[in-house]
Order: sequence, then structure tokens, then C-alpha cells
Amino acid sequence: MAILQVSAKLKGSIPFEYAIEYPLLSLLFSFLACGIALAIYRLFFSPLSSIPGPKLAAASGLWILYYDYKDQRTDTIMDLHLKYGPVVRLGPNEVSFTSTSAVKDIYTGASRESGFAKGFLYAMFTHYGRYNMFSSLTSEAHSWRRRMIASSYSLTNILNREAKKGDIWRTVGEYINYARREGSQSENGPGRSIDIYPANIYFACDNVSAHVFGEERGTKALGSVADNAEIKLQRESIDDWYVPTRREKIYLWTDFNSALRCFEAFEKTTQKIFRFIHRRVDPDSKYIGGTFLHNYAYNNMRDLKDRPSPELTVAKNLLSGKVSGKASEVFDEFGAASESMDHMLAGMDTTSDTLSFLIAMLSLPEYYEYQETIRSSLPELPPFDQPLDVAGINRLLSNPYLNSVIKETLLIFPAIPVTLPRVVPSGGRVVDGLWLPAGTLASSSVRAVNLTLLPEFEKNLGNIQWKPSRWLIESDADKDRVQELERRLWSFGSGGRGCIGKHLALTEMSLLLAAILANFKLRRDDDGKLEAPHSHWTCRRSFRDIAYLKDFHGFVLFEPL
Ligand code: HEM
Repeated sequence: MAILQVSAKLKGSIPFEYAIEYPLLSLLFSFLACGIALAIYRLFFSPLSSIPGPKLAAASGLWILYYDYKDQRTDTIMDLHLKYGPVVRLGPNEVSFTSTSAVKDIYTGASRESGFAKGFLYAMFTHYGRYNMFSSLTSEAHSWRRRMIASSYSLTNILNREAKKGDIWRTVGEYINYARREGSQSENGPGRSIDIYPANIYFACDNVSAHVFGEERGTKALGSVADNAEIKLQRESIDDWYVPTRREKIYLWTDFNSALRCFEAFEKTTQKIFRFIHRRVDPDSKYIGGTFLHNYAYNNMRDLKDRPSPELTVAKNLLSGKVSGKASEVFDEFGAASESMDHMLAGMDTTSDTLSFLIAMLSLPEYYEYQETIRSSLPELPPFDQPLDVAGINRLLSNPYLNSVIKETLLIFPAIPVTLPRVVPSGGRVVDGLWLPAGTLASSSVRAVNLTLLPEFEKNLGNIQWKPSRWLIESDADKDRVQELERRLWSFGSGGRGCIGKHLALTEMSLLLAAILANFKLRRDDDGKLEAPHSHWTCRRSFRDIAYLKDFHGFVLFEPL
């Protein structure tokens, strides 16, 4: 009855008549009115409305989406922090922080939580349709996975394993042979002109695969290709992994969760179909679909299950570990393969990028003298078929000059420079003194956190120098400053989700750098005469979303000493 009365009243009203006469126009008008009301709410009444930042960003998620689309998120966030300070609103529901206390609140948090849950972005990093440690979003899904393999990556294990088996040192020897054999002659001096980007990827891949699956099953991509079809295949497949489309525009996906869910379901289903067809044709087929690396990781895992190896590896832990009696907390064949595949990728991209930036910088004329300084600080090194002992590895890991170039590269060119998104848990939380409602995306960008540490940040953002000497302690006055830098350097993340492979990466990089400088002078050889056979530097705009060395093609002259 009441409805009839209201509709009779409305019938006579002018807006109602317009709505009947122009239904599409009025629908559009209603959307517009709702949009304006929403924008007004977000700008003036939302709990985040007092946080500084561009008004357009606060009003609509399209603002940051535009920069995501242009692969400029990291640079944009840097500019915003420069303009607005340590807290910036990036979207209606997203806030970026740079202070140490905020990083602690978000990423370390209460011990029960070990930081906030990860944002949906990470779900892109499943393999074979299975979650792994890196892609698990919540602490429940993550912590049992991490506990199962944490010991494999501890510093003690890395040192003892290396002193016993010498896998990394042998791979370093392979790199030195590669630098003497590959590339081309240069007009700029004796020695070979090496495209360092693939060389570093092969190095990182050979190391991480040997650590995960054992030396016998590890890739040997640095080996000589002559007459070795397997090595040729490995190299081609590793290069292929870096196709430009890989996870391109990844931040865009986070705004389209349902599309991402569809993508996951599609991946899972197509792989099931692939397997089904292959097993019909060949009952013993181990082909599972996906790239060479997907097959490599899965087949190694299956092989290790059938033929257990005495070697203590990450894969062995994955296959045998039981953390609790819960059936869900044990890896099945695909779960274990997904975990190992993820370690391969995490260990390849990051370590190789860091090495490439480092070698590229050190090969510039202004650092020739610094190369000499590092060289003269090095101890006598053993032949590559003879492992260094624990004391010998520790001497290199604590060499202040090697450390200075590694840390400076991690600081200025972090391999993962981007936003590491986290979600405020139910009930809301206080971050850096600000109350954030549940569901807010609260995060820090590694590059912004690192660079805001520097006194020159505010004055000279466009021209921050790679300056390894800032890590040297030459007087008492330097001590506190350097310790503070070390404490706050954030390139490996922090808290329960921080990098598990940090000690492996640092050991690989220190050993390699010592051997390179003991054998070669490094000179930039990118004079435009050599065409870069790849576009790797620009491909890396996906997850990294920044191509730091745009004008550098990656050629360095390795001049024998
Ligand atoms: C220079 C080298 C490296 C850098 C700069 C680096 C950086 C990072 C960062 C920033 C995170 C945290 C991501 C987040 O919180 O969202 C992370 C996590 C991770 N890293 Fe690394 N990483 C490096 C080398 C490695 C290596 C060699 C491995 C080998 C296995 C590895 C495996 C992982 C894994 C599995 C995680 C996820 C940990 C978890 O969720 O518990 N990383 N890394």
C-alpha cells in the first residue's frame, strides 16, 4: 500500500518523468552521482582522509592504476615520498610508508602474526596451480612451509655445506672459464667482451639449482656449449624464461582479483589436460606442461622421490619433512615442485640482477681505483676444485671492501625495488601512530625505504651516486653512521617473510667477486659497436617495474691480469 502511495507521488515528479523518458541518460547520471558521492567520502570522511597524498589518488584507484600500467609505480612512489614525507596515500585504500617504525609494524608485527598477511599480488607466484612459501598469503599457510626448510638456508648450513662440497666455488671457477672463453674480442683492450647479464643469470641458476636439488641434478648453464646439447638447451630455456611478457603489469592484476582467480583456474586446468593427454600417448611421460624450468623442477622432484639421494638438500627436506600431524601441512609432489621452482626463480632473478648492477658500476672508469683497492685486500685464493674452509669463506664474507660494493648495490639498485603489499588484519591496526582500518593495503617500497636513508635523498633524488665508500669505517665517527645504514638496509625485506636466501646470495656474490677481481680488470665495453643480442634490461620492467640502466647494454671487458 505504502509503495503504491510513494510511486503515485513520484509519478507526478519531474525527475521521475525524465527517468522514464531517458532511461540510459538517467542511469549514467545515477552512476556519476554515486561516483561523486564515493569520491567525496574518500576525500573527506574515510579514516584515511587525513593522510597526505595527491587528491586524485585518494578519490580514485584509477590514479595509481595508471602508473602501474605505465610501469612507473616505483618511481612515482619515490616522488610522492619526496613531496609528502614518510606516509603517502596511494589510493582510496592504499598507503605507503618509509619509516623504520612503520616497516616494523607492518612486516614484523606481533610475534603471533609475524607481520600482516600478504596482498593478493603474491598469488601470481603459484606454480603447477599450487601455492608455495612466497605466494602463501596468510601466516597459517606460510609458517609450516618456512619451518620445514629454514635450516637449509641458515648461514651455518651454507658455510658448512660449501666448506665440505665446494659447489659454489666450483661454479665460480666455471664463471671465470666462461669469461675467458665466451663473448667476443674487443677493440678496447685484451680479453673478452662479455654480456654480463646472461652470464650472471647462468651463475645464479647453477648455484640455486644445486642448492635445491643437489650438485648432480643442478643446471650447468655456465659450462661449455661446444658439443653439449644439454647445456645449450638449458641456456636457451633460461633465456626464454625472461621473455618480456612474464608477469608484465603485475600490479594491475592486484586490482582485478577475480581475473587473477580465473587465470589461476585456467593454469590449473590446462596443465591437467596437458598431463592427461601426454600420459595417454606415453604412460611414462613426465611432461607436465609449462616451460622447460617447470618440467625440470617437477621431474627432479619426482626423480628424487623415486631415487632418494644421500645429499642433504632443500628438495630432500621438502619431500621428507613433517611439521605436524595435519595432512594439509605436508607437501605433495606438486606442492614440493612448486616450492623448489619458486626458489629457483627467486634465487636467479635477484642474485643475477644484483651482480649485473654491481659489475656494471665497478667497470666504470671512476671505479678503476676502487677495483685495485678491493684486489689488494684479497687473501690468497685456492684453486676452484679445492673448497675454501669455513674460516676462508668467512674472511671473504667479512672483507670490508667486498662488502662495501655489495651493500652499496643492494642499497641503490635493490633487485626487488617495488612495493611489498600487505593487508591490515581484521579489527584494524596502528601503523606509525596512524590507525588503519582492516583491509587497507599498507606497504613499503624497498627502493623508497632504502633511499630515504640517505642524507642526499631530499636534495638530489635524480642523481644519487653509487658510492661504496659510504660503507667503510675509517674513523670512530663513521661507526654509528655505518651501523645505522646496515640496520636499516631493506633490500632483503624483514620479519617472518623476509628473504630466506639472503646468506646463499651473499656467499655466492662475495666468492664470485673475489675471484673475478683476482683474475681480471673490469672495463665498461659498451661503446655502441656491439649490438646487444637481448633486451633483458628492459624486460625486467615486470615485477621490478624499473629499468635502472636503460642506456647500458651490458657488455663488460674482462681484461686478464
Ligand atoms: C640479492 C639477492 C636477493 C634479494 C635482493 C632478495 C630479496 C628478497 C625480498 C625483498 C624478499 C621479501 C619479499 C616480500 O616480503 O614480499 C625475499 C623473499 C624471498 N626470497 Fe629472496 N632475495 C635474494 C636472493 C634469494 C635467493 C638466492 C633465494 C633462494 C632460494 C631467495 C628466496 C626467497 C624466498 C623463497 C622468499 C620468500 C620468503 C617467505 O615468504 O618466507 N632469495 N627476497
